[in-house]
Amino acid sequence: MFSVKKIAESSSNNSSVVECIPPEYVYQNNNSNEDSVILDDEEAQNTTIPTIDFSQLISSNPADRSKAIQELGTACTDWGFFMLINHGVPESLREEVLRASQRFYDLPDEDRKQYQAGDIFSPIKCGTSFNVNVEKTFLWRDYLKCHVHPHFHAPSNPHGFSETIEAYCKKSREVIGELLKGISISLGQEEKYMHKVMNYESGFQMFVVNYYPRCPMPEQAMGLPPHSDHGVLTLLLQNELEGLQLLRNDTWISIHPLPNSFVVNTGDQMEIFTNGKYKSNIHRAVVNKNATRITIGTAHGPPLDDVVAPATELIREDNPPAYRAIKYKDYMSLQQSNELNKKTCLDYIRI
Ligand SMILES: O=C(O)CCC(=O)C(=O)O
Ligand SMILES: [Fe+2]
Repeated sequence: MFSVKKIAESSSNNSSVVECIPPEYVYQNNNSNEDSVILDDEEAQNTTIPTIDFSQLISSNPADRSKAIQELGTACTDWGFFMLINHGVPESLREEVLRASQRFYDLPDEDRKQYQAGDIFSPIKCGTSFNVNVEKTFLWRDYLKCHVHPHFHAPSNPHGFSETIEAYCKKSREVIGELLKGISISLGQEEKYMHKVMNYESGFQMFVVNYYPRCPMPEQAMGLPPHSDHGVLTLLLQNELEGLQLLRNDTWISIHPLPNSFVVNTGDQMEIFTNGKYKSNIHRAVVNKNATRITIGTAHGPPLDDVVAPATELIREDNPPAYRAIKYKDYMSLQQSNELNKKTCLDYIRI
């Protein structure tokens, strides 16, 4: 079993067949927060993640900048999620990345299969679900993961794919670089603090395509089960279809992205560095009946061989280290070697 796309296409090609999903895709709720309520549309209108205006964050007007930094700090403390607007990444580039990703999935299976790898640290890895070696039920999701920094890797096929991805990853790195400056100041530190603490210049960056084909029984299947992200910050680009939900006070909240916006979230390494001040929030991706949903994540973290621990400047006598130090690479292995629908991996290293 290499792709759920194939399964989705075989069921939709023959309309006389009752559309259903194979039993191994029926998602079992073995996680208590799966039973949580989902806010209906009316309530959801009033519950939404904060919006951060990137142009204000890099403004030369000190008052505007400082207001945006304060909002950024509050978003990271209260939500661990925010919508980013006026980010300066051209809409044409965002559209091109989504189109290129669709073209990658339009390739014959054989062309993509060469990137099917067993090793979680393969620089290019294509597959389905999360980790089929440990899963009993499968997710309605195919993926492509490429290591793009400090060394850039991407499939050479389809034509132009690699160039588009490289341009996009460079841009997303710039945006994250500026967000890290704002975050440093919001933590009461100097602008380049986070860059230094996490060794950003030689840090690890991963490009991820999540491909969720249309699903005939969306309530029965799951795109990505509840999880937190392993890195410091994730920048998420989505096509026009919704599906991302985050857990807040035992309630799943659907995120309705603003046009031309990114969703940004703080990951586990951020929670460790800040000793729990900026939380890595649990989220999931549900699937839909109507069309393929594509999301593009870029995950930004320290170098894979760096040991991550609560930063000295952010611990105090009344706030002692709450997490054990761990090599980023080992943390990633820990997350990848388990089924995803479990508690956050942070629970393994909490003191
Ligand atoms: O596809 C989405 O909406 C969420 C993706 C995600 O959470 C991830 O790639 O870690
Ligand atoms: Fe995620």
